[in-house]
Amino acid sequence: MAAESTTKRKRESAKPSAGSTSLQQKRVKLLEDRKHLPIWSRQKDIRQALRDHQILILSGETGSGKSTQIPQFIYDEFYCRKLKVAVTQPRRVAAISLARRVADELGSPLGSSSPASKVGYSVRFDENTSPGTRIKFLTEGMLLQEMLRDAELKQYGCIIVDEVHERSVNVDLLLGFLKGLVSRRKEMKVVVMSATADVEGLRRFFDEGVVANDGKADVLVNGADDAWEGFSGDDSKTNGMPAANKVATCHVEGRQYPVMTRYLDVATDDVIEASLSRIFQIHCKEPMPGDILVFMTGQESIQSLQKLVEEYAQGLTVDYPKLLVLPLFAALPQTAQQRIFLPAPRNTRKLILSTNIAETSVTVPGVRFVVDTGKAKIKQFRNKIGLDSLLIKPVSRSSADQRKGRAGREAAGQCFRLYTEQAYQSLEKDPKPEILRCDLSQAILTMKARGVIDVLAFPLITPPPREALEKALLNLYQLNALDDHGAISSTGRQIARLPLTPSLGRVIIEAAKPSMNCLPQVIDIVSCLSVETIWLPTETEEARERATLARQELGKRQGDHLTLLAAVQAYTAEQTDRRRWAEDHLISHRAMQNVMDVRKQLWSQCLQAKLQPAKATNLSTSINTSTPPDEETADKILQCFLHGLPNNIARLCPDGSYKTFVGNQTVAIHPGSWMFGRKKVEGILYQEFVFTNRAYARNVSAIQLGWLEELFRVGDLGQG
Ligand SMILES: Nc1ncnc2c1ncn2[C@@H]1O[C@H](COP(=O)(O)OP(=O)(O)OP(=O)(O)O)[C@@H](O)[C@H]1O
Repeated sequence: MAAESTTKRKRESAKPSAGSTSLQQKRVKLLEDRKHLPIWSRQKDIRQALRDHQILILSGETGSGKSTQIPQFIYDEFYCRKLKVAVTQPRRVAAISLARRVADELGSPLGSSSPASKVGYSVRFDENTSPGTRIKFLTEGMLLQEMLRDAELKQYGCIIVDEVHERSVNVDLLLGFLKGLVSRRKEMKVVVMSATADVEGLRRFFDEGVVANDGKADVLVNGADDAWEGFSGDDSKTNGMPAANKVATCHVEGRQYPVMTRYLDVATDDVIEASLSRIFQIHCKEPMPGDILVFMTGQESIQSLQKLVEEYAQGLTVDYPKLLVLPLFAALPQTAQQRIFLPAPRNTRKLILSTNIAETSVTVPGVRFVVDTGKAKIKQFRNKIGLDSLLIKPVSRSSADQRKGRAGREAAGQCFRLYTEQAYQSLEKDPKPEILRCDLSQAILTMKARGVIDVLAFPLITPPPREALEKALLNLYQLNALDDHGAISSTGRQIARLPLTPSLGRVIIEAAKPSMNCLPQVIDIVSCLSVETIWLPTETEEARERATLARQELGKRQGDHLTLLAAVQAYTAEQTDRRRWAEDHLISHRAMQNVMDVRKQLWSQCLQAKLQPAKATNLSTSINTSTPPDEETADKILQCFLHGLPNNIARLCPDGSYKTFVGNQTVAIHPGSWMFGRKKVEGILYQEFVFTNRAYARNVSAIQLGWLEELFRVGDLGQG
C-alpha cells in the first residue's frame, strides 16, 4: 500500500531517534499481524472500489479488520491528498483506543504528541490531533460539531461511518448530511460499515433520489449486484452513469479466531448471581492467560458486582491467580476507562465489568472470555409524558453478536450467554433506531444549526413519527432556540455550539445573562450533571446513615442542584488531600476529577462563545465560586434551570404526591435525592425522570410556583 512506500519510509527514518526506532519496530511487528486479518487480502479490491465509486457500504465479521485497516488502506489515495480521513465511532472509548492502535500500526506518534503524528482523535472535551494528522477518529457528535464550522467538511477526503448498525440519532443525521454532501463534493468518498449493516437498506437510502450529472433523477445500478468480485473496473453495469456516482457494496468473509458460544439451560432472573458464579467458574478452571469481559446494564449493577467479586476473591487460596476488577462505564473519567487496555500484572487475570460501551469496535487486549447478561439500559422517550426514561431491556441479536465478537480477537475465545438459546433466537434482530425512541430536540437543533430549513424533508433512513418531531419543535420553541417561524434563533445557535443537551445549553445561556449573573455556579452544577453521579452508592441501611451524616454539611434545603454546587465548592476549596475529602464524604473521587475536567472545558467554551463578562478570562480567578451563593443568587440559579427544563416540573397535590405539569403523572422523589424524605415543597424541578418499578424524579430541587408566572407565559405549560 502507498502508506508503506519505500520513499516514505526512507523519509520517515531519515534521522532515527530512540523513540522513532521503537515506533518503527512496533510497526514492523504489527504488520505481520495485520497480514493475517481477513480484510488484508481484500485491500486492492477495496481501494479500487473507492476509486471507481463514491460510496462504499462494507460489512464484515467482528474482528475482520474494518475499523483499523480501512483508514490505512485509503489515506494515501488521490482523493485524500492533503486531506484527512475521518472515522466516526459511537463512543469515545472506541475512538481513542482505535486511534492508539492505528498509530502503532503506522509507526506514528499519537495526536498532539508530535507535529508529525499521522493519527489523532477528537472526542467530547478532548481534541488530540496534530497539524500532520491524516487519520482522525472521532465520535459522531464531534463530526456533527465540526459541521457547524465547516458544513462541507472540506478538510476530509473520505468520511468513514463505522458501527452504522447501532443507528444512533447522530449516525442517522450524519448519513443524511453525507447524502447531500456527496452530491455537492463529487471527489469526496464515504464508507459506511459494520459487522451487521443493513446493506440493502443503506444502498437504497443512498441511491434514492440521487441526481445524475444531467440533472435527471436516476436509479443507480449497483456494480456489486451479483458479487463483489464482479464489479472491480466493470463499467458494463453502470447504465452510462459516471462511475464515481455509484454505491458499491462489499462483504468481507471470515473472522480471525473462533468463539465458542454457551447458553444457560434454564433462564435466570438474577443476573448478578449468575455473572458471579460464571466469573469464578472461568477464573478457577480456565488456564491463564485469559481475561474476562462481562456486559452488565449500568454503573449501579457494575459496582454491586465489583463489590461481590472482590469479597469472594479474598477467600481464594494463593493457588489461584489474582483478579483485577476494572469497571467500565460512560461516566468514568477517560484515564480510568483507558486502564482496561493495559496488560494485567503477572499472575493476575483482568476482569472488566462494562456497560455496552465496550460492545462495538474495541479490542481489549487479553480478553478470551465474554460473559453477556443480555441486557442493557436503553433510552426510551415516552411521548405521552414528553420525557426520556432509561429502561433495562433485552439487547438485540446483533448487539449480542457484537458482544461475543469482543472475544476471539487475539486467540480463540468463549462467550457465555446468561440466557437460553431460545431466548437468543427470540431477540429482535437489530436495535430499534434511536431516532424512533428518543427526544428529538437535539437532533432538530443539530439540523437547524447546520442550515436545514425544512426538517420534515431532511433525508433520514427511518423517518420518526410526525408527532415526535412536532413535540421536539415545540420544546425548542419553549427554550427560545427557535423563533416564531421555526427558524433557529441566536439563542439556538449559541446552544448548538455547546457540547450539551439543548436543555442544559439553555441553562448556561440563561446563567450568562447579566440579570442572572451566575454562570460559574451553573457551570459547576452542569458539570456534575454531565457525569453520571458523584455520590458513591449506598446500598445498606448502615451505608445510607453514614452518607447522610457525612454529606450533612453539603446538603442544601433547596435540593440537589445547590447540593451539587456545595460539593464542587468544597472539593475545589480542599487544598491538601482531595481524595481523602472525597472518601470522607462518600463521593467518588474519580467522578469529581471528571467534573473538574468538564468544568474546565465548559468554561473555556463559554469564553470562546463570549458568554461571560469580558474581564473574566482567567480560569482560576473567574471560576472561583467558593463562596456559597446568597439566597437571591440561589433562587437565580434554580430559575436558570427552570428555563432549560420547562417540562420537568411537578407540583404538590393535596394527597401529598407530586404531579407533573405535563402529562399529570405522579412522580416520586428518587431515594438518591437530597430531598428524599424531607419536608414537602409546593413545586419541584427535576433533571431526569426514571422509570423503574415506579416513576422517579432524579436531581430534584424546590421551586416556588410564583416563579413560573414570571418566567413563562403560564399557557405554554401543559396543564394537567
Ligand atoms: N488495541 C488492540 N490490541 C490488540 N489487538 C488489536 C487491537 N486493536 C485491534 N486489534 C487486532 O486487530 C483486529 C481487527 O480489529 P478491528 O477493530 O479493525 O476489527 P473490526 O472488523 O472493525 O471489528 P468490529 O466490527 O468488532 O469493530 C482485532 O481482531 C485484533 O486482532
